[in-house]
Amino acid sequence: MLPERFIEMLRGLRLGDAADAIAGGEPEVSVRVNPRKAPVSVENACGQVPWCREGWYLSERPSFTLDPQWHQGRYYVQEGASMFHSHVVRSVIGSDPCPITVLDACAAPGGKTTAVLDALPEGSVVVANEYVPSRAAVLRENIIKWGYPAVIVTRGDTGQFARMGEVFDLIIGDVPCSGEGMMRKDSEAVEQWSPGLVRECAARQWEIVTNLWDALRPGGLLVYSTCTFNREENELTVRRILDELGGESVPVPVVSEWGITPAILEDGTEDSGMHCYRFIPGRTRGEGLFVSVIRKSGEPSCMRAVVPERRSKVKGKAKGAPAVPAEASGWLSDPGAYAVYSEGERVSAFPSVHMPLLQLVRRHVDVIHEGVCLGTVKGRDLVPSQSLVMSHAMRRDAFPRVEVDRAAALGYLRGDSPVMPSGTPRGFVLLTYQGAPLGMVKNLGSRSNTLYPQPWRIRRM
Ligand SMILES: C[S@@+](CC[C@H](N)C(=O)[O-])C[C@H]1O[C@@H](n2cnc3c(N)ncnc32)[C@H](O)[C@@H]1O
Repeated sequence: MLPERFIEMLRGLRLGDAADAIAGGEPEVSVRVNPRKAPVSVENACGQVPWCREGWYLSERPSFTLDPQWHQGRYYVQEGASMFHSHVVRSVIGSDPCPITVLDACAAPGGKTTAVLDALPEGSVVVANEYVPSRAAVLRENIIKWGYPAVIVTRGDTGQFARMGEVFDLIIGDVPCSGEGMMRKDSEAVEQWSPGLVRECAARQWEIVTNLWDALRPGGLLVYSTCTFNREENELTVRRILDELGGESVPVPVVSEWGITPAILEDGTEDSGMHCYRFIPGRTRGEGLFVSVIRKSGEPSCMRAVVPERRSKVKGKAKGAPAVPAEASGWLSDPGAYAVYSEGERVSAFPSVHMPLLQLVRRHVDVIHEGVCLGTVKGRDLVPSQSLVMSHAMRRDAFPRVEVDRAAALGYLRGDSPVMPSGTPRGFVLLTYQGAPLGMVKNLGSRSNTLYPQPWRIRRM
């Protein structure tokens, strides 16, 4: 049962017809495939998500946990409306192949970040931030599995980004909201809803937006989004950005068959002065979503890599830093493009051209992952990490490979250490499933030791 005052609000927006769809009906299941990883065989695929070339609706929900492809980061489970961000980013960036610097400010669990990553020009760099620590850990895992090396994952408050100055060409502000659009998926959203919650959320959103505005470069773009329907958290916030911060509303091309609803005025009529895109269940295939793109005034031609192109000396050769094991760079397909450095036992790689950005981010906010963790020094070994296995940056023939079937892959994902076929060299071996990297073992001959991270394992019932 939806709250009466909520239904009243929907009627005021002339969205009364959507109340039934919002209250009930089965949400659709959909996945977005990773275009940089091995092709996916998606079971039950029954049609493409119209606004996302990588998105597929499924006729029924399979057990994703029991599909090794999901653990390999070859697809992401995401509801259809949220995939609109990939279309938005592709549209507003246009055909300019110039790399850009992106902040996804409220990023966990990583749905929008991974969608946006696939829409960016080659060479772009993304900072994915999350405020809630437990959610930041999930974000880190999903980013590592997606495999794009030019990503920094941070745990912090948007105020910390404001203090960095005007650094980002594009900021995704998928802000915390009252979650009205998630009501049919999440009964808590119904229980927690009240007009007071809407006011509280709108106040917090304004604080986040003003912080993000300070971090946006002149001419840069803010993609503001919520998964709620009321105007306070949507049109009224965008109106304030335009009026008080001096932004310019940017149109996104859409197709009428998608069923997207434009900006709504207080009396329920359409607002033609603002470009807003509302996904309303029953009208559009997906859950509730509101998106609007706002440009900060200034010269848009400065949508260029933020970092001055000077040679960075940050390699791990800083005074007192441990030496980098010789084999580390050899595990990368293009070692010349990376700074490779040691911090304690950890050996990492990050695109050299973006090292000054990493340094700047580190001065302001807690970095919990960057680039590729190549491995950890243990005794005489550099033990390759799962971050390397998942990364597009790993050299294809860096390790001997052993292909496993689905049963063995699931056993490995549960923590088993498979016995290697005879003739497999001793030492580190990469297990593959359907030809794509799954994880590492250390082959000792008569047995092997799994290197699959404990927290990522499928729990045994
Ligand atoms: C709508 S969710 C983000 C969903 C994510 N963009 C995705 O597509 O997977 C909003 C996120 O903002 C985080 N958050 C909460 N308070 C915040 C704050 N004060 N500043 C920034 N983010 C906050 C929440 O923990 C939540 O993960």
